[in-house]
Amino acid sequence: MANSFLMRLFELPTWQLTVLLTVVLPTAIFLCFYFYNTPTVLTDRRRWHLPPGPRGLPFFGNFFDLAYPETIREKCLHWQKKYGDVFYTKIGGADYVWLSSPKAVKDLMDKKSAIYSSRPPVPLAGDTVSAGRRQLFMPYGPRYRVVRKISHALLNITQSTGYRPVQNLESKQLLFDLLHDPEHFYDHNRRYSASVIITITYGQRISNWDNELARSVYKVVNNMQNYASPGAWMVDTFPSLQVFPEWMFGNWRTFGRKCHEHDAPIYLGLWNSLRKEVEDGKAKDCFCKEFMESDPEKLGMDTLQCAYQCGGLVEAGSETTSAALNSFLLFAVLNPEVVRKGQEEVDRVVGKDRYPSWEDEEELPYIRAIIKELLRIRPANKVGMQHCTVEDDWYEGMFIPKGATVMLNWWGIQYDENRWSSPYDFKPERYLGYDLPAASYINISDPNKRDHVAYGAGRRVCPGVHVAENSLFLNISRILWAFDIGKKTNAGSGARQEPNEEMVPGWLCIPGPFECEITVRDQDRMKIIEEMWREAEKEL
Ligand code: HEM
Repeated sequence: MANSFLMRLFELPTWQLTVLLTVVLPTAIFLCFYFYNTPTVLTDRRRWHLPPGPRGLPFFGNFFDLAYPETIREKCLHWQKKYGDVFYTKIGGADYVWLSSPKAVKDLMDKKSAIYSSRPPVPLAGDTVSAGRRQLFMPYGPRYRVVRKISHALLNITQSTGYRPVQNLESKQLLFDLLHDPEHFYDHNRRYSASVIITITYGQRISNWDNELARSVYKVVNNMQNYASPGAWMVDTFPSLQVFPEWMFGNWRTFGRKCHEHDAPIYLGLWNSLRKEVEDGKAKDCFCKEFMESDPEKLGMDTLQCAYQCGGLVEAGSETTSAALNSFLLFAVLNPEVVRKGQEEVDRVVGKDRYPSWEDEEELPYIRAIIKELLRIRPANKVGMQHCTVEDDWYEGMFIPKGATVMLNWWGIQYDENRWSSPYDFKPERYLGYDLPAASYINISDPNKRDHVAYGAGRRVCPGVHVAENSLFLNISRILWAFDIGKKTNAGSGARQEPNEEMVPGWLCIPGPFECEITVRDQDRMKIIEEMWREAEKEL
């Protein structure tokens, strides 16, 4: 029978056969594939109760709305206004539920963290680029719990207090570098951030930005810019597509392997050279040495996993911190009033004869407010944070399916006009009275009292929050104590130049290159900076 069908098929006129093979057959395969992989109201009636949201295109859903990271935040704000605090979009076959109020985040990501703490499957970002070893993309499960425990052991509040001398030292170099080479402020902030986290993990200082290791770590993060955003790669949006030949979807596997081949040797190189130093008895005391000696194999971790565990912490702690410090300088240039008020506070509390230190933090509410405002106006990425459900759930009459990507929509939450007046303006004053550290607001019982959600939520919340906040406080208070920050003066015309406010294209919120003028406030402060760095250098 099959034979006679095939014979009849080949008896068709050529044009009919061509249409059949090039149009009808692929369309039929695509439809079968789509309906097999994508639940609809026909297969699951609970889907009538999905949260409200914009109608997307057939098959693609809202893919084209969300494929470009630069415009997602405006779209999300618009949809939040139109559809409310919990809304739904679809990208290809994947469900996306956007949590756009602190209450929804508390109710779901915090209170139901057992269900809401996974990550969506990402064949490119997670399986190929990261070989399934990167904590940030790991689905929730036994392996994730092991790596999370290790990062917590490194970064918990008690351990983080112990890293203050490292931050203090690096901050002194930062001031010295800004004093003598203010034009390269962008790289000085990057050096500071990389040096702190590489010292903590591997016991290696980065004394100069012209350092291969630091640059390669930043290159790893820059690669991430090109693949981590939802919609960036079709296969991460619609993971079942991985069964098709990769050329149909931008040669994603080849691209992913290239990224892995770039990243893995850096992390393995760090890990293996530490192993050699440990064997030779020459390794400095550091977290990774302790971790290596604790016999991670018994936790089921192979060498690549160990290397990614430590390297992943380095990457997570570098660009996030330096982007925040560089954003601070950008907003300082744009808001001279903020600089003036910050300097006034630091001068009143600290005076001009010494530089700020940890002990001053409680007395510097305006500086603390600047940090919160910075993370409100520029959270870590342009999209929001992706969690994923591991069970079906219901929330206020709405159905949230298992496997849905649940977005912490920080643009919606932190730019909500009902809560933050003039949300596009940089106004630290709005945070006066928010006296707790960000880590304490993460656990606050009344969600509407939370300062911001820039460190994430639930069991995935940023484990580096204490280290990050310590870095931001120390450096921002010291920079304001030491320097005036203003627009660059054009050498020819003498006119003040507006700084570039654009962000680097891609997933993360990294300020693009911009110019500013950083000048020491007076000779006395200059002497103090010189002196403190001379003293610090003796300790090295
Ligand atoms: C201003 C600086 C920082 C910001 C704004 C920030 C923000 C975030 C956010 C939003 C997440 C995802 C949370 C979620 O999924 O709900 C995250 C994850 C993470 N952060 Fe940070 N972070 C910063 C600095 C750091 C530092 C300094 C470290 C380490 C020293 C670090 C280590 C990590 C790690 C390991 C993860 C992955 C957590 C997981 O998936 O289990 N971060 N961070």
